Amino acid sequence: MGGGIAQVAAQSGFDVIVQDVKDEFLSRGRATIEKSLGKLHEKGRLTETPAEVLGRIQFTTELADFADCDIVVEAIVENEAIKAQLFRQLGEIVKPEGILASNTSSIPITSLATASGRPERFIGMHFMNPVPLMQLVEVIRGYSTSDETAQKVTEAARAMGKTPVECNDFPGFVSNRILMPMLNEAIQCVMEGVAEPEAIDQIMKLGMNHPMGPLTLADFIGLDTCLAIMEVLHAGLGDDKYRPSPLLRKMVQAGLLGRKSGRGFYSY
Ligand SMILES: CC(=O)CC(=O)SCCNC(=O)CCNC(=O)[C@H](O)C(C)(C)COP(=O)(O)OP(=O)(O)OC[C@H]1O[C@@H](n2cnc3c(N)ncnc32)[C@H](O)[C@@H]1OP(=O)(O)O
Ligand SMILES: NC(=O)C1=CN([C@@H]2O[C@H](COP(=O)(O)OP(=O)(O)OC[C@H]3O[C@@H](n4cnc5c(N)ncnc54)[C@H](OP(=O)(O)O)[C@@H]3O)[C@@H](O)[C@H]2O)C=CC1
Repeated sequence: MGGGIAQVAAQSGFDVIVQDVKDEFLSRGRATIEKSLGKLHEKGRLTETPAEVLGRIQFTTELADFADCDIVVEAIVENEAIKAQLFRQLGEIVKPEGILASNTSSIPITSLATASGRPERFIGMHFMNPVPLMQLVEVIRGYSTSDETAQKVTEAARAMGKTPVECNDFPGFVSNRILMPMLNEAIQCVMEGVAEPEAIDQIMKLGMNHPMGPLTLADFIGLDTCLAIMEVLHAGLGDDKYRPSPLLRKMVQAGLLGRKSGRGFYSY
């Protein structure tokens, strides 16, 4: 997700800094961006060359390089404690007028905003996967997010060629409050032997005109991320209808994370 967000920002003319914890992860991210830019260029969907777009992206392992950024978008692992720790650091490092945004799928924006120490200039900026192809940015205001912050982030999303839509800070926001229980139910159907994964996906693709079946989509998102989102819905809304499927939990325990680990409901 981080690579996709960086790519789309650079394609739109922004100067971008990408930070990750190790050089090898940065190289992997850069290769993904290069591949995506190559495809878009082949199809005539880039006005510049991939090299020109890449030239606007600086890769670093140093958080301190964010000091002078106007907007920082976080896209690390879907874990509240790890994100809060990062935002405590960013709150110290980034210039006071800079906006901090999270691409979290479900974690309370208000809680991360408190950790950052600048809740007025904190917001959810939730891109969809795959970022270069998807239109939506879900913009989530925390309890103290200022109008000015919401306006600047909305403008930035538009400048990135996306359509921002605002919602309030409730578990899973709108997108994953509605999407994830459907994916979880598809996994429950596999566990109960209602149908084979291929049949479940075909039924939802052909019957509901979904571009991907729910199990293909869960593999694409990452089963660990799907489980983390279901846990937030279950804990935050307190209703057992959001209980993660035991099969989802077991697959994550087994290291079957979907496309990113090479195996989930399908092999890649
Ligand atoms: C979990 C969360 O918090 C929130 C989320 O993001 S939930 C997930 C939301 N996303 C979705 O639901 C995605 C559902 N899927 C889709 O909409 C579509 O399958 C899709 C947009 C991904 C692809 O659509 P499509 O055009 O019908 O499929 P497809 O023909 O396979 O792909 C089109 C092309 O785009 C390319 N493409 C895929 N990803 C790309 C990327 N990142 N960059 C550039 N090109 C890309 C494909 O390689 C393919 O190229 P070719 O035609 O040369 O093979
Ligand atoms: N997957 C999806 O479809 C979507 C995901 N999101 C959200 O975006 C965020 C990222 O998701 P996604 O890209 O799928 O996740 P991944 O697990 O694929 O990537 C997370 C990245 O964060 C890195 N990371 C892990 N811990 C730290 C840390 N302490 N400091 C800095 N970097 C760290 C990971 O490194 P390493 O390589 O070591 O794991 C990896 O590069 C999550 O909040 C997720 O919920 C939002 C929309 C869609």
